[in-house]
Amino acid sequence: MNIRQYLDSTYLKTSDQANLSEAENTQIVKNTIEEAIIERFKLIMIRPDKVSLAKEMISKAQSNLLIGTVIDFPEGKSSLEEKLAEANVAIQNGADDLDFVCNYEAFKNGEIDLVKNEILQCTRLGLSNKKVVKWIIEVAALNDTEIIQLSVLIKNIIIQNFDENDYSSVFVKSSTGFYKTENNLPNGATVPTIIMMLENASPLPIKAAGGVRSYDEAVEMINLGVKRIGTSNAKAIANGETSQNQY
Ligand SMILES: O=C[C@H](O)COP(=O)(O)O
Repeated sequence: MNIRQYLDSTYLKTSDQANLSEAENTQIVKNTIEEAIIERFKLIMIRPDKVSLAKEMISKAQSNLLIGTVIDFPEGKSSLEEKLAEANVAIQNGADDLDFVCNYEAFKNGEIDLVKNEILQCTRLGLSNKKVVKWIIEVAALNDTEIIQLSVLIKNIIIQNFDENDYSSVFVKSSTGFYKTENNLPNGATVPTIIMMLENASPLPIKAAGGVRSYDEAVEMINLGVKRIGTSNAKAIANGETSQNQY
């Protein structure tokens, strides 16, 4: 198995440190894009305002690195119109993958029609532009029943509204990597959570993200059956190392 094929390289935390000036911030993102090109990762996951920069660097380097970006990150609370507008700009700027944060608070509050509609409309926008779409469900904010229900909801929307050939382009993703639990418990890609997602979202693929820190954890996720891993520690993992949790 080639672990590099599974790795998204996500550096959202480093590019989001509030104490960095805008210039330093951009330089950090540049460094991580460059690293992802050199390391030949599958994809660099960056904030929407850095997509054009990544596009330029990737084309200059004649690299096959894909660009992913996050929409309505990290809380997923914006309106459908705002989500669509942000996604449209990312598409125009050259993003390949759109990782939408699902409005999981609305889901928890029983506003199911709102959630269904955003999943349907945003997925339609992504797929009609030949993009990969991912739905971040923020598992740490949900109990087990909610994780199962939301995975099933997303699966059913896709199965009922899109062609079978599109299923592999719509992922359910575990975490933003930004959610803070009160006691700092692991808040993303834990084994029990990923198993629940795999069992309930199939045939949609799963992206394990949030807290994947070591080569062994990444391999465990791959063996469970995930199709992507999102991590801000991609380089260390690809080199068989463990890195510190950044929370
Ligand atoms: O998908 C993106 C996440 O930021 C990955 O989380 P992480 O920083 O815990 O690896």
